[in-house]
Amino acid sequence: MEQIAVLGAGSWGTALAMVLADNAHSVRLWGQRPEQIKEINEKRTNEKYLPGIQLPEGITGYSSLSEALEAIDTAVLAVPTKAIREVLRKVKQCLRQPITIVTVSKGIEPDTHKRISEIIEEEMGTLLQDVVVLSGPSHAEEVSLRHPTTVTVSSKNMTAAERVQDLFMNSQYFRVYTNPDLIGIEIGGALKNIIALAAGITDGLGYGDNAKAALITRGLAEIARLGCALGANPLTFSGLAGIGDLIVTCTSVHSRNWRAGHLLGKGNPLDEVLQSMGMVVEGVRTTKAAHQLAKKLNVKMPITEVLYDVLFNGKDPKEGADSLMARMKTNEMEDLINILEK
Ligand SMILES: NC(=O)C1=CN([C@@H]2O[C@H](COP(=O)(O)OP(=O)(O)OC[C@H]3O[C@@H](n4cnc5c(N)ncnc54)[C@H](OP(=O)(O)O)[C@@H]3O)[C@@H](O)[C@H]2O)C=CC1
Ligand SMILES: O=C(CO)COP(=O)(O)O
Repeated sequence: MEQIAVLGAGSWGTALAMVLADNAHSVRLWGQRPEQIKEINEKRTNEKYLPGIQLPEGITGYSSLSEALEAIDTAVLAVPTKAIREVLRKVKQCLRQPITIVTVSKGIEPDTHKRISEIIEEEMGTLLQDVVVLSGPSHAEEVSLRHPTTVTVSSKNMTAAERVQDLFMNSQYFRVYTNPDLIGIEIGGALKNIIALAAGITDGLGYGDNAKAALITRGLAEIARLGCALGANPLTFSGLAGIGDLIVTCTSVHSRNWRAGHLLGKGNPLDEVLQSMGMVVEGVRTTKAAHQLAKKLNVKMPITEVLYDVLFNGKDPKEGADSLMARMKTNEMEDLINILEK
């Protein structure tokens, strides 16, 4: 049994805290709002993020970050990507010893184009023992119901990844694999949110399963193109953090990215959609980063390009979908052949 801090008491941080508590670990769940922590400790609920769920006794809520981090070896970082640098700067001030950070957030930073593990390395410096990425098809709502779920962990140090695999592995409902392709795991998890937004839009426009299957398949092709240009192993995209997460996010009403896309497809403006969600929609920020990266690396990402115009340049979603269908004819396998020949 270990003492583990989970930083971020949103849907994913709370669901992962439940997995760790079910595995008999003692979990310190840190959140920035004292009234939410009071609810967690007194009512054993987190109604805003996981309505109707009873939290196990092994979770204790903390509103003091230094108390949550006192004498711990491992912290799970579960805040939206745009808050990561701010939270890590506070974490550093509280630490006296290097720790292992398990990152579960999905995104790429606009402008720097850094993956989350790279941001953590940069911010933490010598106070970082190891960084381990946990990713895969895993809606918090279903994990909190203890429905069967599979994820993958990766790290530059696979011994650290295996330790995190052991911490989270629960033979009843949470199965954890390892994969040494850190870049592929992070890129798959980040970019699937772009495609989920697009899938929500086509559903909002009233298109059917053919359009959805096309987006998932061609979305995977452009995720793999960018991932491979960044050094990922193409096989990773056929795994849990690739096609697995793409399927779960593009086809589930639990997905905030899909839901936001659905509202956009119905004609609602982006700012109103984001305000109405009440939870993070990572795909919007990641679309900006991927659009920049695709230009920089000269990688074709037609779905990302069109979504960028819909989100940031006022393009009509229906015109966006039409423009994807009107593209020049091409060979479906061209890019795969190029990748395999390299
Ligand atoms: N939900 C899911 O099913 C999954 C989510 N993820 C990823 O996990 C990450 C977190 O997502 P999720 O938990 O769903 O997001 P939510 O929107 O459900 O919760 C976000 C949490 O982060 C906190 N937070 C936001 N900004 C700050 C800040 N500046 N300082 C401290 N805390 C902050 C929020 O606090 P407050 O309530 O006070 O605003 C809240 O507790 C995302 O990158 C997401 O892509 C990955 C897999 C599954
Ligand atoms: O990453 C997720 C499932 O694996 C959650 O997706 P959303 O952020 O779209 O809800």
